[in-house]
Amino acid sequence: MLYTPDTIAAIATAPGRGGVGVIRISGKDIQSVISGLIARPLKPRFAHFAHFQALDGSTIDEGIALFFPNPASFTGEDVLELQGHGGPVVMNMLLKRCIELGARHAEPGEFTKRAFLNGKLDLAQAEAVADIIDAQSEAAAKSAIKSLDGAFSREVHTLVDALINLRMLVEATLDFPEEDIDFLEAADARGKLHTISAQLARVMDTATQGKLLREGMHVVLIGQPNVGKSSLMNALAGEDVAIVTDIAGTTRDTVRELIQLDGIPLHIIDTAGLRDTNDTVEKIGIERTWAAVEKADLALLLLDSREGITEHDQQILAKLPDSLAVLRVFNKIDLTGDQAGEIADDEIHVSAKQGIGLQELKHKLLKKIGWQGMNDGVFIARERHLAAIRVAREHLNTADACYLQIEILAEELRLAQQSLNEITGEFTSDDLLGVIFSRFCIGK
Ligand SMILES: Nc1nc2c(c(=O)[nH]1)N(C=O)[C@@H](CNc1ccc(C(=O)N[C@@H](CCC(=O)O)C(=O)O)cc1)CN2
Ligand SMILES: Nc1nc2c(ncn2[C@@H]2O[C@H](COP(=O)(O)OP(=O)(O)OP(=O)(O)O)[C@@H](O)[C@H]2O)c(=O)[nH]1
Ligand SMILES: [K+]
Repeated sequence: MLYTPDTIAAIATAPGRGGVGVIRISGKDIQSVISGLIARPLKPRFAHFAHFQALDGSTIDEGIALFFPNPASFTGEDVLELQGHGGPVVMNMLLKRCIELGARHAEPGEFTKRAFLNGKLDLAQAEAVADIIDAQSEAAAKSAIKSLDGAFSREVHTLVDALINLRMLVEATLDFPEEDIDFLEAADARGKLHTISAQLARVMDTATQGKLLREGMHVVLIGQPNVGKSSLMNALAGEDVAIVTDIAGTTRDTVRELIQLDGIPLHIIDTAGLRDTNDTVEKIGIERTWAAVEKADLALLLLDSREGITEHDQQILAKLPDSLAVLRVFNKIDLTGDQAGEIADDEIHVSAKQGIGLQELKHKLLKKIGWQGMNDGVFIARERHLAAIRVAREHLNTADACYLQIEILAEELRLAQQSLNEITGEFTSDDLLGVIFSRFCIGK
């Protein structure tokens, strides 16, 4: 059954001036919009040149009209598209006319939400639509297209199908008491469970890469005053975003910059140098440094190559959370003559000022955050998906541990399947749908 409570309209093209602007209308009252606006029937899926008419019969604009009868449309409902001249005033006049003819303003993501509710897209695909639009790099856009095309959803369905097969075996043992654990052994239920777990681990791996592409990482630059944090920030950003002087304590507040490395968005945060100080402003800056450290995925501890790791640096290291990955960056090698590049696993030599060793640093940074490099298999993913996979893995682990207790085994397998189904949205609360689609742009 089609989900068509009413008719929605929005400007689908970006706000502002453009060569052509598109208005999209979807829902049950498309015919009255067509007759009011165009005054003649439209052949389905055919480009018509038309005059778009105001209430008094005057022309608002001339353009192209496209009519997609349900169910063969983006939303699965009747859809009308108007391609007019892309000026904001004309577009708003056209939109107002559609509202006059019975449509209402669409909410953010409402077209895609309807496509989901009408079964045109599953939830992972609908999320991919937003991710294509929001992509900040070609790599992110490519993997979002892959998810829209169903690459992620197919992986999930393969896993769910295998789980359903296994559950049928297990539930047969529950339903027929004469079938027991020997029956499960004969059917290699445990082998099947392990195969599913291994496959799920691979999907987790790919989804983790997809989440990195979409959300990136927070990298914080820390260290004593004057070691070159701001210089490194500027070198990584490729422009002067942070102030560099030879005065210790120059950076007072955190400075943030978004850069792309190999398609991965990295949120780089330059911080106030860490030292004991009586300066009120600097003190607040140092508090902010520690707050940034709390939220970071990776810390680059900047060090002066001439000094090495000092006692003060040891104190900084000791204060870092255990869970935080740390890369020690020995800067200013132009003053020591040290060789650029990797020293040890978590140590590297650079000169921020001379731009030496930066390629090696970027490479190491990506490795440290777990980026394995772009390949054809990477589909876009988000934390919501990873959380669902994690829960499914926990249930499979419990299922394995409780293999001999068939009732628990059956229940854990059921819960694992339920969690995977949340990715594609087989069972999803209205609240979650609200959260997901409200983050879309209007007209999508
Ligand atoms: N003009 C226009 N361009 C657009 C969109 C749109 O809505 N309108 N899209 C919006 O995101 C994207 C394309 N996505 C679309 C997805 C499905 C259908 C569609 O009509 N599907 C029908 C028919 C399929 C077919 O003929 O093969 C269907 O699924 O039944 C249209 C656009 C990008 N470009
Ligand atoms: N020779 C040399 N000087 C550098 C290098 N990197 C930074 N410097 C100099 O060191 C001084 C301090 O650099 P900043 O980047 O401001 O250092 P910071 O760590 O941000 O300093 P605070 O703001 O005090 O925390 C400046 O004079 C820089 O030009 C380097 O690789 N080689
Ligand atoms: K400085």
